[in-house]
Amino acid sequence: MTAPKLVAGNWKMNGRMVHLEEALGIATASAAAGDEVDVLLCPPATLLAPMASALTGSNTFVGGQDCHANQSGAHTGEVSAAMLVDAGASHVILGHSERRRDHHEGSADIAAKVQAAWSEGLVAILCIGETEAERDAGSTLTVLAEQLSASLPEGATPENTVIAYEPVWAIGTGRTPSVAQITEAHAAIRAHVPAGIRLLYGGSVTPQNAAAIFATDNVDGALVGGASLKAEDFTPIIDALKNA
Ligand SMILES: O=C[C@H](O)COP(=O)(O)O
Repeated sequence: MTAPKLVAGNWKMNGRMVHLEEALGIATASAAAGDEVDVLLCPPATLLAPMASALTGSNTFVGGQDCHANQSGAHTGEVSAAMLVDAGASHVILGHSERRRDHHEGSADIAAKVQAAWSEGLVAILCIGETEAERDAGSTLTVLAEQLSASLPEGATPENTVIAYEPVWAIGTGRTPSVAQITEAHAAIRAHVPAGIRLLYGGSVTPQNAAAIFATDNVDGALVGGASLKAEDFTPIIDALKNA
């Protein structure tokens, strides 16, 4: 069976208890979208358990934004995959460019985190993408291939892995690649991963550009940042994916 399309909201370091109301609004849109679209919200770690609790009985998934490669130990401030599961998570974003930038995560670190996530039954959403300098240098496809080879361990399946293509220069900038550029990148990624793995596009997805992005070959959904924080913005993106 082909997996449903997936739209994931990465709240990054945004969201407090008061914002659970937005999650409930998003769950309403998810319910209306039915089985054709999986909807996932990845709030900050502090909000995971309360959000999972608030969304009990809905068809909206909840996920983490990162996990440690170890399941416990002397790692102050870190959260393990097992702890994410305890909090109600089913997915975890790994290798986001903001983690690579802020925490100096390399592909080997990320591969270990993917293994940790799999070992706890979490779906790993592995983020890859080129910087603007790499695109300007004409090395986008090489960078994507290298990141995939080094950060995606053997054993990836459509059940345990999602790949998110996020050009670093498109994140939070309001700039998006052309349809031709997304098509080229996603075709290259598709050729590198086991069949059936869902490929998300991420970077400045909005209600205005979502339909065109979702109509692109090999785009199975989106990883959305800013436009996932409010139900009024995320709902039309969910609807666009359902109608794609
Ligand atoms: O994880 C989400 C991406 O970094 C995209 O963020 P954005 O939609 O705010 O550009």
